[in-house]
Amino acid sequence: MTITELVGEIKKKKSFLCVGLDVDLTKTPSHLLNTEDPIFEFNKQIIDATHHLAVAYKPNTAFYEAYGIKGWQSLDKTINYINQNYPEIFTIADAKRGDIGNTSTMYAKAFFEDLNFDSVTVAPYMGSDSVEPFLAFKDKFTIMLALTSNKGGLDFQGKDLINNKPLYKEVIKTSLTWNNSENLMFVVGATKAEYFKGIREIAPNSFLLVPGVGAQGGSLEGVCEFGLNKENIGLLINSSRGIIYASKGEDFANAAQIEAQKLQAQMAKILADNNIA
Ligand SMILES: O=c1ccn([C@@H]2O[C@H](COP(=O)(O)O)[C@@H](O)[C@H]2O)c(=O)[nH]1
Repeated sequence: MTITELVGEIKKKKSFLCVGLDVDLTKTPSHLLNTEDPIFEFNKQIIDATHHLAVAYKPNTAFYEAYGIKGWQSLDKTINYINQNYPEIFTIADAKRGDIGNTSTMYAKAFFEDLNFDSVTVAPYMGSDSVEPFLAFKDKFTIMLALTSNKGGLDFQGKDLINNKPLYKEVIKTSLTWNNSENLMFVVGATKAEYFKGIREIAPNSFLLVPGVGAQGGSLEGVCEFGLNKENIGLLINSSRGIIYASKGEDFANAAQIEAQKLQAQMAKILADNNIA
């Protein structure tokens, strides 16, 4: 997928919502547990109920790896289901990878070629040669952790460096000089809304994946105040638990649709207020 296609989809749906597919079988409806693949069945129903309200899905691979080979098969079925039925949707493997160059290339092949995700999250800690192998893939996106939503996100990311700039700013500024940096996006937590102004000063046009709305209490409006880019929107706002676990009953997909609809309606208003869509 290209950025132009993603922006077109956002404007068409009046939504920059990303639904997180973090399947925990202790939280899913019990009637699904008797099906052949409860994780896939859960995802399939959530996707069918929300695809018109969302522009992206983000399975966090931890929730699949935790179930061993069966979990990985469920992830494979889920991404195939999205790609076959809703190819206009942007897909994110939230895997937070990154290693020495030849290993990163294998991670990139796993997510971009074998699983055919549009994007994968990576950690910046090992530097340029650990991230550039991901960036080399055409029309695939590397979403680098910049300022994460958790409290400890400030332990290192928020520390000032020698030139008095916090680490997360240096990560963003430096990575934008790397090869194929047009394929970079950044993770910035919704719980850190007050930081978006400064981030937009150094990355005005980059897409930001923003987790932390919903269960973590981040504010959509707070993020959009400075995070929204009038040209390309530049935001994908993720909610996982707040949408997919809205009900534990047989009505779970309908309840998820209602929660997704609430966020989509707020996004449509924000876009209209900013004369964007
Ligand atoms: O800074 C970060 C980076 C990633 N995440 C992930 O996003 C979702 C959030 O789930 P909720 O249920 O909406 O809280 C989850 O997969 C996290 O691992 C994040 O929260 N913050």
